[in-house]
Amino acid sequence: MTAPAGDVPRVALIGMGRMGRTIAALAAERGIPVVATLDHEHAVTAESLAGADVAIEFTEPGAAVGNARACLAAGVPVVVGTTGWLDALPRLTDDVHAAGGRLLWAANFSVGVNAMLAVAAAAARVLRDAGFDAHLVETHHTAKKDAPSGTALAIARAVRAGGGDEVPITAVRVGHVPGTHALVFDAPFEQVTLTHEARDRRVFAEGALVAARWLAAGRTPGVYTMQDVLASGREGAEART
Ligand SMILES: NC(=O)c1ccc[n+]([C@@H]2O[C@H](COP(=O)([O-])OP(=O)(O)OC[C@H]3O[C@@H](n4cnc5c(N)ncnc54)[C@H](O)[C@@H]3O)[C@@H](O)[C@H]2O)c1
Ligand SMILES: O=C(O)C1=N[C@H](C(=O)O)CCC1
Repeated sequence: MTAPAGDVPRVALIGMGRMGRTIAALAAERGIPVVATLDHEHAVTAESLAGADVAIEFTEPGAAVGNARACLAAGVPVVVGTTGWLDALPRLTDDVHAAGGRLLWAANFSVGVNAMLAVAAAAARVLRDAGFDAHLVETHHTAKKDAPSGTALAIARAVRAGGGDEVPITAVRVGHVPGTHALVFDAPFEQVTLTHEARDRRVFAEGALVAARWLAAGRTPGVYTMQDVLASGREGAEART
C-alpha cells in the first residue's frame, strides 16, 4: 500500500503495547518521526502530545474515547485503532464536529480486511436468498481483551448491509494469532468461505501509519474511516490515469 502524497507528519503514539511498539518500529523504518510515546501513566495533553501533527491511539476499550477527546481538546487529529468502544461513536462524532476536529477510526487497518468488507456485502447480496446460512469465526491471541473482535463486528455489519441476516460470531482465543477472520456461507450441497489471515500485526501498523499521514494532510474536519483512505487512493489513481 503506498502512502498518500503529502509531508511526513510528526506522530504521537498513545498506547505502547503490542500495537504501539509495532507502529513505533515501523515508523522508524519508514522515517516517520515519533515525537511522543504515551502509555496509561501519561495524561494526554497539548504538552504531552509534543507538537504532533497527528496522534495514533491503540489502548483499550475503556480508554479510547477519553484519549480521543483529549486529542480533540489539544487540537491534534487522531487515528483510533482501539476496538470495543463503538457504542460511544455517535457522541464522539458530535464532539468531533463541535470541536472542528478530525478523527479517523478503523477496527482493522489492513487493506485485506477492508477489501473483505466489500466482498462480504456483495456475497450476502447474492447468497441471502439462495439458502446459505452464515457464520463468522474470529481467532486471536490469548491476550486480546475484547470479544468478539471489532473486525468481526464490522464484517457482520457488512453482511447486514448486503441484506443478510444477523451473523453469529464465534470467538477463539489461542496462542499468538495476530487476527484471522473466516466468514462461512453454508448451503445444503456447497459452502463459500471468505478468510482473512493477518500473519503479522505489522499489517495493522502499516495501515494505521498510512491513515495517520492521510488524516494529517489537512482534511476537512469530521470523522473518517479506513474506507475513506482507500477510496481516496483509488480516486487519486483514477485522477492520475
Ligand atoms: N484497528 C486495528 O487494525 C487493530 C489492530 C490490532 C489491535 N487493535 C486494537 O487495539 C487495541 C490495543 O491492542 P494491543 O494489542 O496493542 O493491546 P495491548 O494491551 O498490547 O496495548 C495496550 C496499551 O495501552 C495502554 N493503555 C491502557 N490505557 C491507556 C490510557 N488511558 N492511555 C494510554 N495508554 C493506555 C496499556 O498500558 C498498553 O500498553 C485493542 O483494542 C485491539 O483490539 C486494533
Ligand atoms: O490483536 C487485536 O486485538 C486485534 N484487534 C482488532 C479487532 O478487534 O478486530 C484487529 C485485529 C487484531
